[in-house]
Amino acid sequence: MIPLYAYRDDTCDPRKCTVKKLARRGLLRIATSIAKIPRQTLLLDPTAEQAVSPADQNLPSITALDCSWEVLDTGAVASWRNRRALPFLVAANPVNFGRPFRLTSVEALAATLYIIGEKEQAHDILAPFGWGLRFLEVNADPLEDYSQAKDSAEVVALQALYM
Ligand SMILES: C[S@@+](CC[C@H](N)C(=O)[O-])C[C@H]1O[C@@H](n2cnc3c(N)ncnc32)[C@H](O)[C@@H]1O
Repeated sequence: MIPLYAYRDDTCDPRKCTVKKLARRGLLRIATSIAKIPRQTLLLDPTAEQAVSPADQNLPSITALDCSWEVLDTGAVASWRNRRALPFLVAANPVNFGRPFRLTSVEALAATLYIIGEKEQAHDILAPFGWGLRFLEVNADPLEDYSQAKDSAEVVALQALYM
């Protein structure tokens, strides 16, 4: 099991917050400040240049930046070494269903787990959400392709097949 973290700044609706639900079930730890996030973590940042790929499988943990999309500001982590963006995948959550790239924190964490080969853990964190496993169904083909790639460049090349 890969340790999961989320930096949470309380800007998104707590009733719809996916990481709070994961934390309540002991599946993730919440950090209330950036300083509390382990520095070597794979940090999920949609503005990163490098894509998540199987080459990331030895990173010690995965962290989502759980805040409202309207206030997402990655300036404080811009110098972090292991920032990664996810390749083309579509959301299955009710707020952004069918929208590419704009995933909830649990979808982003599950996609990362799947791509680095932790498929069972990806399933386990999505299972508590009514719509969760649908994410793996609607993205089955790209997720499988990305999980077979060698590195970030190959993942980026593969996503062109789906865009
Ligand atoms: C902006 S927050 C929104 C959280 C949402 N309110 C929830 O409850 O899940 C979503 C976070 O998931 C991760 N994420 C989502 N889509 C991503 C993508 N395309 N690439 C990298 N990370 C992504 C990022 O850490 C991002 O900050």
